[in-house]
Amino acid sequence: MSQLSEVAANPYAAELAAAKKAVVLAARLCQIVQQGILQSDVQSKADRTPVTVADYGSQVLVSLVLKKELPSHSFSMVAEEDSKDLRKDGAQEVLEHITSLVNETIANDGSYNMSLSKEDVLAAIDGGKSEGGPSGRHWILDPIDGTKGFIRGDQYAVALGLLDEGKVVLGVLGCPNLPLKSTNKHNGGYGSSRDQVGSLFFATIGCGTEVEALEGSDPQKISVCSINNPVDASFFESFEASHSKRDLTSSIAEKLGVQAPPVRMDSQAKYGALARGDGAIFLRIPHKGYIETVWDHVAGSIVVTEAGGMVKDASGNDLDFSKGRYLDRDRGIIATNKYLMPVVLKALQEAMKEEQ
Ligand SMILES: Nc1ncnc2c1ncn2[C@@H]1O[C@H](COP(=O)(O)O)[C@@H](OP(=O)(O)O)[C@H]1O
Ligand SMILES: [Mg+2]
Ligand SMILES: [Mg+2]
Ligand SMILES: [Mg+2]
Repeated sequence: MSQLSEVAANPYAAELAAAKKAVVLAARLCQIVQQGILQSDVQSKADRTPVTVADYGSQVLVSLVLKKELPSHSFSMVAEEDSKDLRKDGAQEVLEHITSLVNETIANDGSYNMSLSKEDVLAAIDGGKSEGGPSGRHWILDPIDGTKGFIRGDQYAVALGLLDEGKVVLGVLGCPNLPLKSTNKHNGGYGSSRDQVGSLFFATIGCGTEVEALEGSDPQKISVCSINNPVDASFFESFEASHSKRDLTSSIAEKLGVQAPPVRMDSQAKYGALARGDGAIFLRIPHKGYIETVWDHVAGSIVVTEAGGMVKDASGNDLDFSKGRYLDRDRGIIATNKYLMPVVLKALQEAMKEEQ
């Protein structure tokens, strides 16, 4: 296909190319930090969730690449991290570490001839302060989703999406620790890369979902599984028990007759794995009072819907990402295929009623 016809087929082709480049570069920084993680590289935010030098470094690189690759676009980004803690007394050393990590990653890549100062790093982090909303275009970034998994040495994802007039139009999920090979026969066996680790999922509205090696390979179209009997289904849930109510997910699994034990995995890697049929259902039911943020679901949700799946809240409504930094939704998120959605939704609603 010529470049011109590719652009005609995908109206967000330029944004997709920039987003993929941003996520790949950010993931490289994360991989280096995960390989040599030290306790001192982990800080605690005011909400007591962890944040690492890699969360900040990833956010800086994504912000930088998007601006460099799309210079004529107006830039608005809703991202998880801010610079507040890095501007405090005593944070100089951490800020210096982030700055050198970012500069080393840029230099090793070779695409940009530049070096950032500490002030540039703080400003790039604060490029993610947008409130998002229903009008215009907004990038939505989780620089490391699954920070707890990242620190443990498990799964995590760099998750970047684009909202256009309140709708998700593009999503890229970089999952450095997720094998490229699907466990589902239909989507498995990507060329010669059988044991390769590191998957890059990407989707644009109306164009389907593809995956390629994080290090680069031919992209492959993927689709969710076609299981229609819940007895044959397996489901994903958070590795962290505090992130999703296990009593409810196990009661739903029981109602559905699901035989397989839950697959527990950190981050939106779950959405990617679901999109290629590694499992059939993803359930996320936070404890009362927890409000979901948009960056935890934007990229993952389009990766699943463009692979033929569905993502709904506990009332059966689509997720509404147009309300700002938080997800305005009923408790609970279900991602699955179109055959299983009605039965899973019914079981979830029954389980929630019984809980009251
Ligand atoms: N008590 C809680 N309940 C539900 N989600 C929570 C939570 N505390 C943190 N989270 C969110 O859960 C995300 C990780 O999801 P998962 O459990 O699927 O790995 C975290 O993303 P970050 O790691 O980006 O902060 C964070 O936003
Ligand atoms: Mg966090
Ligand atoms: Mg997150
Ligand atoms: Mg995060």
